[in-house]
Amino acid sequence: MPTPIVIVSDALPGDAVAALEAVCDVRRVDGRDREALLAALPAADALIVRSGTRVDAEVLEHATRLRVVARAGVGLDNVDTATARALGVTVVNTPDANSVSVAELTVGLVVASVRRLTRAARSVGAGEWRRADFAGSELSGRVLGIVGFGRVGRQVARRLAAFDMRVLVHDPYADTLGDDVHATGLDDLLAVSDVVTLHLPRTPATAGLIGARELAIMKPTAHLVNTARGGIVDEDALHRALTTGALAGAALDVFATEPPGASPLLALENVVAVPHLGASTAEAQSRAGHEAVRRVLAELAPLSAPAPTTV
Ligand SMILES: NC(=O)c1ccc[n+]([C@@H]2O[C@H](COP(=O)([O-])OP(=O)(O)OC[C@H]3O[C@@H](n4cnc5c(N)ncnc54)[C@H](O)[C@@H]3O)[C@@H](O)[C@H]2O)c1
Ligand SMILES: O=C(O)CC[C@@H](O)C(=O)O
Repeated sequence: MPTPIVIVSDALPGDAVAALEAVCDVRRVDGRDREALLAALPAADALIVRSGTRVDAEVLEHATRLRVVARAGVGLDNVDTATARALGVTVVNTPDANSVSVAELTVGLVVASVRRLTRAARSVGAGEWRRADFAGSELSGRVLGIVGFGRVGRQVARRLAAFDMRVLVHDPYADTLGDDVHATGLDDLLAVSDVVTLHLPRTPATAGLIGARELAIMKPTAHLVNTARGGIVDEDALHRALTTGALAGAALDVFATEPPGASPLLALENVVAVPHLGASTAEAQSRAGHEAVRRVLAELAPLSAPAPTTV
């Protein structure tokens, strides 16, 4: 019986790959090297990716033996799930693996934005001591608006409630909310929140959800945090809001295009930008890697099971 071939095209923890290597022929390819990826795919029974590999129709059509694509992480916006379905390829992800890590980064970005931490740190690094220039505001007693109340949004609510923030939520699909969390429409949330944080998927329906109109509704003293996906926020409109005093600050883990190149947002004093680090903890990567491997092996099991005996 042939050993299943698994392509790993983004970084996975070594022990998760070792577990896979014990039973599969594992081939590592750089998912950003399109040519190498397309060349490796015809032999593949499974493909494991993070966010760095674009699994579009061309990729799926090259992978004529493919049974499963595993996304070690949550967002499936880099996988063409409709084409996969049409070709009979199963798509799996690891939805619980990184929620805590993303929530913790979100708290860090909220604090960094309202207390101007990155600007202050850069200034001290440059030999300055400008205490008066970096006054911020407390979170206690302020309103936190969470857009998208799934796994990450709920973890963020718990953590920022402990800062004594009042938590508002907008999520048209969430059925239970919990104590001390109040549901509201998007415009109402934007109008009253001191910090708005996004925790919804990027889909055709949510692309550009936070545009010029929505930013204009926000308080000029408010901060916007995005650890969900680039493209949910209109970056040109955000740049205008931040440079005209319509919005106090933004903290961004994700960008419409990654890496964001020479995005003018990166040069702004009132922007805290990090390179898609939400899931980049040892714990989240270990959970996501092992869960992705477990799910791939479950999908491939029929390939390596002994042939049924006939009587
Ligand atoms: N920065 C990172 O590294 C990182 C890591 C994990 C997840 N993410 C992103 O965060 C997103 C959220 O992750 P999650 O695990 O909480 O997902 P989830 O599926 O548990 O929750 C998403 C929530 O968004 C809600 N939603 C959908 N459309 C909405 C809309 N138009 N308005 C308001 N709410 C809406 C859904 O009802 C759901 O409750 C993911 O889709 C992913 O893109 C980023
Ligand atoms: O691959 C990553 O580290 C990012 C993962 C994250 O964006 C996700 O959707 O799970």
